[in-house]
Amino acid sequence: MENGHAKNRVAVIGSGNWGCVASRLIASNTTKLPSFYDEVRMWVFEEVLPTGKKLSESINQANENCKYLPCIKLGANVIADPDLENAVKDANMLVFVTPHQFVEGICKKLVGKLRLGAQAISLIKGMEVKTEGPCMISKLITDILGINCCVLMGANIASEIAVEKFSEATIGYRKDKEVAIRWAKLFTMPYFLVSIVEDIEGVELCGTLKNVVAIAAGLVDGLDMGNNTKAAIMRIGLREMCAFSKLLFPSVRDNTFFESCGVADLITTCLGGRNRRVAEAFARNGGKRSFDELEAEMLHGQKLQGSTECFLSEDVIKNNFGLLKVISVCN
Ligand SMILES: NC(=O)C1=CN([C@@H]2O[C@H](COP(=O)(O)OP(=O)(O)OC[C@H]3O[C@@H](n4cnc5c(N)ncnc54)[C@H](O)[C@@H]3O)[C@@H](O)[C@H]2O)C=CC1
Ligand SMILES: O=C(CO)COP(=O)(O)O
Repeated sequence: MENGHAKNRVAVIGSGNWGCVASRLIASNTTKLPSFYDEVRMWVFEEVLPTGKKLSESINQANENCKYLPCIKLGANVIADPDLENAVKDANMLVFVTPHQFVEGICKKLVGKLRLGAQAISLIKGMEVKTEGPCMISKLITDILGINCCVLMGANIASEIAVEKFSEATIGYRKDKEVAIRWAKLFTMPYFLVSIVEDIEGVELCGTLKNVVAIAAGLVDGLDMGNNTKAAIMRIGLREMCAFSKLLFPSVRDNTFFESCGVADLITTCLGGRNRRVAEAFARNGGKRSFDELEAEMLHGQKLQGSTECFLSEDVIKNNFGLLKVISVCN
């Protein structure tokens, strides 16, 4: 490990749109940083492509993911691996980047399979809504696997970072600043600037809750309500994100909402995110086509981020969060 003598080895768990771009960023850095092994193993949820070829084989042959990130080379040191256990077994730095719906199942498969002292970071924007209340994904990872987990969130539309357009990101950590710095080194590029903030809940809640606001922004677009209304939705949404975060975790800091993970991610997602796009289509169809149907038709295997939980959350509605209430009524 960096603070000992052995080198760090990274595995990425997930190979969707952001999973591939994150692997590409990391792989570029591991070849330059002496404290890391070059190879980045990327776990692939195996799928069979229309050609009959397996997705993992196709990625390794072409060095690109033709389904989730076509036309972008990942780096020769990225190895796609459909075997979850094998992908992680030698790694001491684990990057979780799957849609949130799959994390719990993945973690359960990894119990007892990780290297001693492994560290994790979650790039996943979402939460598990259980009957006993919401559970942040980083906590889920820590609870199931018994490992420390930081988070990385920000205004990070993956397709833009893939072509090296400038972005910023925020790492949220709890107590261990050295670990956060090591993660930041692994992701930072001249076109991808990473800051660290000791407010893991705040950072993760920003990345999660902005997805709800993006649905509202999409509904506004679909109803042709105009830019002023959309700006109002974003402003009110930000205020509600802040209030809701503090209700869940009073320790959440106001300043976190001014980092990339806060207002910047809210803006980019309300302008260019998938939730916005599908919600717009939902409204244009007068609510006659379900989110599930539109997701399957419009996202080609990508997943909507949090529509089900938001629409169903009675607690949220009872707590009188106006914007979230509006969305649930629209549904
Ligand atoms: N795409 C983006 O621009 C950004 C995404 N994120 C977040 O990153 C996380 C991952 O998103 P993406 O990489 O975009 O994924 P994605 O939505 O592009 O892809 C879906 C992925 O899920 C996999 N999958 C399908 N069924 C599965 C199953 N049963 N078990 C496990 N995996 C399965 C697919 O193979 C594919 O890799 C999400 O939380 C998202 O909010 C964060 C920042 C930017
Ligand atoms: O998280 C995001 C940008 O930061 C949202 O991107 P998508 O909605 O396309 O996944």
